[in-house]
This record gives sequence, structure tokens and C-alpha cells, in this order.
Amino acid sequence: MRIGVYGSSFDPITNVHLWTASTIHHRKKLDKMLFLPSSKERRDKSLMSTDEDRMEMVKLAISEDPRFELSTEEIDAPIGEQYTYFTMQKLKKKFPNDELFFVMGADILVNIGHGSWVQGEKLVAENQFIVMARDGIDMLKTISKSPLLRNADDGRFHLVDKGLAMEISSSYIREEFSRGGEPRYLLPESCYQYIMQHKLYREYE
Ligand SMILES: Nc1ncnc2c1ncn2[C@@H]1O[C@H](COP(=O)(O)OP(=O)(O)OP(=O)(O)O)[C@@H](O)[C@H]1O
Ligand SMILES: O=C(O)c1ccc[n+]([C@@H]2O[C@H](COP(=O)([O-])O)[C@@H](O)[C@H]2O)c1
Repeated sequence: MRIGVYGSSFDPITNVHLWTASTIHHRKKLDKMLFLPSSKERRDKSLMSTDEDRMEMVKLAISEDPRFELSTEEIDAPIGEQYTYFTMQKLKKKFPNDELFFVMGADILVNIGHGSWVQGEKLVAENQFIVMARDGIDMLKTISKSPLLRNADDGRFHLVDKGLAMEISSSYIREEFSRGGEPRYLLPESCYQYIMQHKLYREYE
């Protein structure tokens, strides 16, 4: 099987996460897409809702699509191991006969190329990546400019231009909830209702 691993804080999950996952699943002929919410323990970003709430919203969002599955690998990871390198190692052990691809936007490729990720060099050397165009970032240039990326570029970066530069960010949605905006329809209705019911993102700055 060809399995995509779509990592994100999903704080909250948006319609663009779902649409990009669906497009990548189709274009790259994947059999399955794992939605991998980050753990609140990650040190590089502070998350605005609990692991349980973000996980619950992912479950609601993907419940009716058999191509999509939740992975709790990172949320269940011991402290210090909630980073992509360790997660991919564990997932490869879990799916020893399958081909795994870490799915990400071009902004993430830039970050990895800068060398700021935990075990970034090993992560790149040992995995395959599906990279989606974003924000006018030149993906080929991003690879050629970074020694870390270009020296591993043996076909492991599968670049996709989705065809539409659709931008809905989780932070925009959080801002709208906290500042009296109306983000309905930027995310699945079930997640919108969950956020209203649980009064999430009321105090987001
Ligand atoms: N519109 C998009 N086009 C391409 N990739 C995207 C898009 N939105 C998100 N991604 C990718 O999805 C992954 C998860 O992104 P993330 O959840 O941080 O997005 P976000 O909505 O921008 O969140 P936040 O606003 O909290 O930073 C990343 O790899 C990111 O590059
Ligand atoms: O492993 C790392 O060092 C690392 C650093 C930053 C981000 N990531 C992963 O990249 C994915 C998208 O992250 P983000 O910041 O867009 O939510 C998510 O799966 C994170 O765990 C991973």
C-alpha cells in the first residue's frame, strides 16, 4: 500500500486540510491518508486547544471518508519523541510492507531545508515526501538552495502543484472565533459546531 502521512497541529482542521489530502490521495495514487495531529508537548509551537479536542475534531471531519484515518502516534508518544523523525520511524515499523510518504506544504520544505527540525538530516535521508506548492514558493529552488535537501534529492521529493492556491489557515479560523467573526464553511460543519459547543478559541490572541 501507498500511505500518506499528513502531519499538522489541526488547531482546528480546515476544509483546505481535507481538500489537499483528497487531491494528494488522488494525484499520487495513495491507498490511505493518515491524519497525524501534533502533540501539545511539541516545543516549537504552542497549540491553542487540547490534544483531545483536536483529535476529536479530526475524527468528526474524516468520519465519512474511508480513504482517511486518524493516527494518534504523536499524541501517544513519550515526551521528547513527538517529532516527525521519530514518528516516521514508528510508522514504518507499524507498516513494514507499505510505502510511506510524509505530506507537507512547501513552507515546511523551506523550514526543513534551513536545518531547524529534530534529526532533520536523517529524516530527509530516510523518508519520502510529497510536497504541495504554497504561497508562490519555488520548490525546486528551495531544494537546490539547501545542501541538506539537494544532496538527498534522488527522487524522494514528490512535488505537486495542486492547481488552486486555496488558502484557509487554522490561525485565521481561530482569530475569527475569538474576535466575533464568522468562519462557518471554512471548516466542516461538525467541527464548527464542536468549537461552538465547547467554547474553543474564545481567548486566542
Ligand atoms: N493551502 C495550503 N496549501 C498547501 N499546503 C498547506 C495549505 N494549508 C496547509 N498546508 C500544509 O499542511 C500542513 C499543516 O499545516 P498547518 O496546520 O500548520 O496549516 P495552517 O492552517 O497554516 O495552520 P496555522 O495557521 O495554525 O499555522 C503543513 O505541511 C502545511 O504546509
Ligand atoms: O520534527 C520536527 O522537528 C518538526 C518541526 C516542525 C513541524 N513538524 C511537523 O510538521 C507538521 C506540520 O507542522 P505545523 O507547524 O504546520 O503544524 C507537523 O506534523 C509537525 O509535527 C516537525
